[in-house]
Amino acid sequence: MVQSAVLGFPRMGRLRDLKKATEAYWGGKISRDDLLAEGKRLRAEHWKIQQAAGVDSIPSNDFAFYDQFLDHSQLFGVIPQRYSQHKLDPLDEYFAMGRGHQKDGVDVPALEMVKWFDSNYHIVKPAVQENQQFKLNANPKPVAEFKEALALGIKTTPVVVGPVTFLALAKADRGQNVDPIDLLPALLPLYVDLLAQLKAAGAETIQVDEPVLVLDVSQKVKAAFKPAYDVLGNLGAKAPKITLATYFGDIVHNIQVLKDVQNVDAIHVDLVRNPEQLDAVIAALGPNQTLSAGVVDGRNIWKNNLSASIELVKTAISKLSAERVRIATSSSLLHTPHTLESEKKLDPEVRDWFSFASEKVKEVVVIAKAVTEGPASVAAELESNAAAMKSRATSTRTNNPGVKARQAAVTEADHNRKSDFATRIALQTKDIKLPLFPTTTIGSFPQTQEIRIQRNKFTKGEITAQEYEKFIEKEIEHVVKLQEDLDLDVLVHGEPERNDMVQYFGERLDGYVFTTHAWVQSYGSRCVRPPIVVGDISRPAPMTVKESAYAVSLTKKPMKGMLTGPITCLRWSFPRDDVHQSVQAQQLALALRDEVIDLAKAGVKVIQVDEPALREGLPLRTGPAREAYIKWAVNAFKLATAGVEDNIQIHSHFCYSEFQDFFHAIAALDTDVLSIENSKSDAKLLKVFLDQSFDAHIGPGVYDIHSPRIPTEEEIKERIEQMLQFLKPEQLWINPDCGLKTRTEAQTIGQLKSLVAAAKFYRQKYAQ
Ligand SMILES: Nc1nc2c(c(=O)[nH]1)N[C@@H](CNc1ccc(C(=O)N[C@@H](CCC(=O)N[C@@H](CCC(=O)N[C@@H](CCC(=O)O)C(=O)O)C(=O)O)C(=O)O)cc1)CN2
Ligand code: MET
Ligand SMILES: [Zn+2]
Repeated sequence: MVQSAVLGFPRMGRLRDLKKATEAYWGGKISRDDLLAEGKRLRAEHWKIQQAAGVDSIPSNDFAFYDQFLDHSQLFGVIPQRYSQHKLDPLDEYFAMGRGHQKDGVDVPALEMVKWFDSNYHIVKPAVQENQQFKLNANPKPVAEFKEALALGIKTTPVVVGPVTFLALAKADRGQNVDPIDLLPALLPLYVDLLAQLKAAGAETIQVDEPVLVLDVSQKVKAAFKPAYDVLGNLGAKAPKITLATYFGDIVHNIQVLKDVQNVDAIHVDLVRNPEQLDAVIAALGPNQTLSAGVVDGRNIWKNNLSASIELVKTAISKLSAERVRIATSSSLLHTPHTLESEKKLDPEVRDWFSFASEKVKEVVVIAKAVTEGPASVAAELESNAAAMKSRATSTRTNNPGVKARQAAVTEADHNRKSDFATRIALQTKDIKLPLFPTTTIGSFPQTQEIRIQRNKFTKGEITAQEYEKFIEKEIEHVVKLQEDLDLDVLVHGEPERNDMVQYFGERLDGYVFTTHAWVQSYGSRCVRPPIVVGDISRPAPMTVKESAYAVSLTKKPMKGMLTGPITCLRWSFPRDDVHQSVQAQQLALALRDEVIDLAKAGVKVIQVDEPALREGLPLRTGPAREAYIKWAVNAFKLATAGVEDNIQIHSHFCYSEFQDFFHAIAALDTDVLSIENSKSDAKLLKVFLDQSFDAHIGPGVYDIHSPRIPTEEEIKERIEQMLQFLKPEQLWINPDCGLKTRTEAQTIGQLKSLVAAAKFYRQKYAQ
């Protein structure tokens, strides 16, 4: 029998149960034991879904209360002293590292959070010391969760992050000078111990995730695989069998590494992204190694094309034999929503095209059965799947001739502003009077419980559109007044009407459908509900003009309009897989171009078009694919923003700090002002702006908005001082890292007070 495997299951639960429990614990509403019990209940539920589907290899330790990397930091004792010194309960120490802690005299910021490859999930970066002492937790979580499943009669496959990936994605803690990968010899014995404990508990196989193999890793990281797996792959009867898992790309450029790890039992590869790697991977497998074929997409919601997957798997079987092939999801299903069953409002036509986590686990089993027992054994499943494929391919929903005609008419000139930056900024400065070191925020203000309740009532029809509109107007008035009181310079309307910066636009564009429960974890307890692109995209009516125009009417200060850029709309949606992403991006760009023009007509002189996902879309490896992406992605942004006169100030925002290898793309956007996340990174990174004589204005974030912690004025001044080493004073804006929607109002006021005071201090200093 060909085996089936799932690499990981979403943790949040059907109704985001984990989010609710975690936030209740943080808010002091439930106890630690309540939270632990809820985690246990969810794990059991998720194992049982997979068991009922007939999955052979069901993952454990894929659960985490905040993040799986943070789990591993705690598992190995990678806990900087600023956290450990307080002797908090381990669960609180864990959350302190994830989100900061400011309570009972303890005041410690969070660790840095970074994007997980090219997804919208974030990991907490391990921070190691020069003299790092690793120590395996006394009750290792992977062992505890394996035993927990076993007690339910389910023998799972524990999932752990591999030692090379863990260290390759770690960083030296601030002030420390160490290359984490050099610590491998010290870390390896902990893995040996962990594997032995798993074996003793009864684990037969484990999944060791080494996804860095899809990246262009340094020679040193590459060379770390052999010594690591010479140890872990040769423990014989003392350890479970290892499946080394890679995903989100191909590993052909690291094929030598594959040859170096022929002592592990199985290799998992992502055949959804890179089916073409199959031959090279098969050729590099050792004579007894199994191929785990990732054919069910862990990153999207489209139904699997079963007959295509079966063909691909048959090719592998013909070369390796059925015993040496396993059918699997391409990656963990963490990036997909829990179940399609919760979607009661979807049009049945499109509903039939989708598959979420609970449905994907069944697809894996059907494919395994089809190649073991023959297609007749799953005839009904194959037939309905073929019908769904056909329905989607021939649906009239996917094709809009008007959109296609407009795309065909786009010219090169449509992508460019009328004049260069110097000319524009001179005009803008005359129009929009601003002090030195202007202060602003990134757009959203706290999304309070009250806002969510009113929106929910409106969605359910319990209040009228008019009542909801009035409520939103009151919210806008409130945040405008708040910003005037704080004496900020460029104001925002606060985005109270938006459930999310992408979903909101998806709901207002033709070509999209959206869901009621299809939540996906983004970081910690935070989830997003990506809208789904099913057809050609167009804008039936203005999307943001009413709220922005209202905000303009409330104040004499400049008011920023706020839009989400084409690439971010695309990447944080579930995109179509039947049309190239560049085509979808251009359709979004044209819709947004009309919106930018309409905002300017309504008297909005500063317009911010957020592109936080621009960097994330960059192909993971250097090469021609990267350059091609940058070209179409930059063009989409320019097409969206270049339709207005020179006096309109275009801002953009990026909340990531890895812009070294991406600088030319950011510069090519030709924005007037850009804000970037920076507060948790080394200010030295800003040097690239100096080196490349970047003239446009720039606001590197001065504090971390993910944390409830309130920075002092002094801290922010220090940050500004560092920034001024790399940026010209007349170029520098003062703003937070990102929007404030996840904070409370009290935190926001405290944080912005420090920010404004620090900016005023420098304004005065430079006026002398
Ligand atoms: N799409 C996206 N990706 C992103 C970001 C982003 O802002 N958007 N930011 C970066 C960091 N990620 C973040 C992701 C999510 C949130 C966030 O706050 N999410 C909210 C959900 C936002 C939302 O869509 N809310 C809806 C639904 C609210 C809700 O909970 N509704 C209840 C019913 C109402 C009730 O009784 O409370 C339900 O559906 O069960 C709304 O406001 O209308 C959350 O997890 O709490 C913040 C940052 C990177 N990626
Ligand atoms: N304008 C958006 C906000 O302030 C930008 C967020 S970027 C993730 O929330
Ligand atoms: Zn942001």
